[in-house]
Amino acid sequence: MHFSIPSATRIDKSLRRNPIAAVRNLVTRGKSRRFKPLLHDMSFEFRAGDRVGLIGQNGAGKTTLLRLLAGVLVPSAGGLEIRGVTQNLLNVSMGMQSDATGLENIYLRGYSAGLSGQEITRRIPEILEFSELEPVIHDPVRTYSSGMRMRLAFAVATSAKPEILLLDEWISAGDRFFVERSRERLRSHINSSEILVFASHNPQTLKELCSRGLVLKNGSVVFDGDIEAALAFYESDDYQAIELPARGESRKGAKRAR
Ligand SMILES: Nc1ncnc2c1ncn2[C@@H]1O[C@H](COP(=O)(O)OP(=O)(O)OP(=O)(O)O)[C@@H](O)[C@H]1O
Repeated sequence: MHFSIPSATRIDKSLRRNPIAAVRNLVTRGKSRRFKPLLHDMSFEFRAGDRVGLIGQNGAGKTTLLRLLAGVLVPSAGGLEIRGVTQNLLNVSMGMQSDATGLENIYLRGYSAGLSGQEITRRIPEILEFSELEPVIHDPVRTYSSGMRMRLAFAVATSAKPEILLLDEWISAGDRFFVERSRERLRSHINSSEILVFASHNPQTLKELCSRGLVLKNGSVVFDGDIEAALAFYESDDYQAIELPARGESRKGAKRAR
């Protein structure tokens, strides 16, 4: 691979005004960037009661699919129809307003989830009780530790019953205190959801939470079925043997199993 940028570059006004655009222009020298599709040939339907695990090696497309279902990304081709409200626990503490207080953030999050002011007010005692943040709830969130922010965001996110719940691996991350305190709450939140879509590398958690597995490779679904069968397929040589072109190459002649 050959890579070079002009050696004597002037730091000009555009670099100061819009550094990303300026550097991008420098690197690509005005050529437009090539866009590569990340997901291909996907067709599936999730129904009420489905507990779906997304399985696949690093870079298979699990998070991208979750982000698509969450509406963070939109498909560039094909269609996606979602009947119901999705709740996305992909990155709960993202989007917290640092200069607003904890209480203001509870309202901000509640409103953006479509709750009324009354509904949010009704949930506040329970959110404060779980998060143990009552003494600091009128302080700006920028004064909170990352653990306190996480507790607040998690308490708010799990305070309303979800219809379609989207979860990523992070649920098994976090400090011990948080994991222990949050486990039971998350379990009951998951159980109360109508549809669960959960991306994970942990077979044990996948078996515990899911009944159906979608196995992904290079942005395609290569298996859709019972969770035990999906995990067995993922761990078998058959998964390794599936030949799919790398993203952006022609998909003609791709071998797959289903
Ligand atoms: N915004 C983006 N722009 C370009 N490429 C992206 C973008 N987001 C993800 N990708 C690429 O898409 C592919 C799938 O990424 P994704 O994060 O969905 O994989 P994953 O299955 O969740 O992997 P992991 O198990 O490592 O989390 C990767 O090759 C990644 O580099």
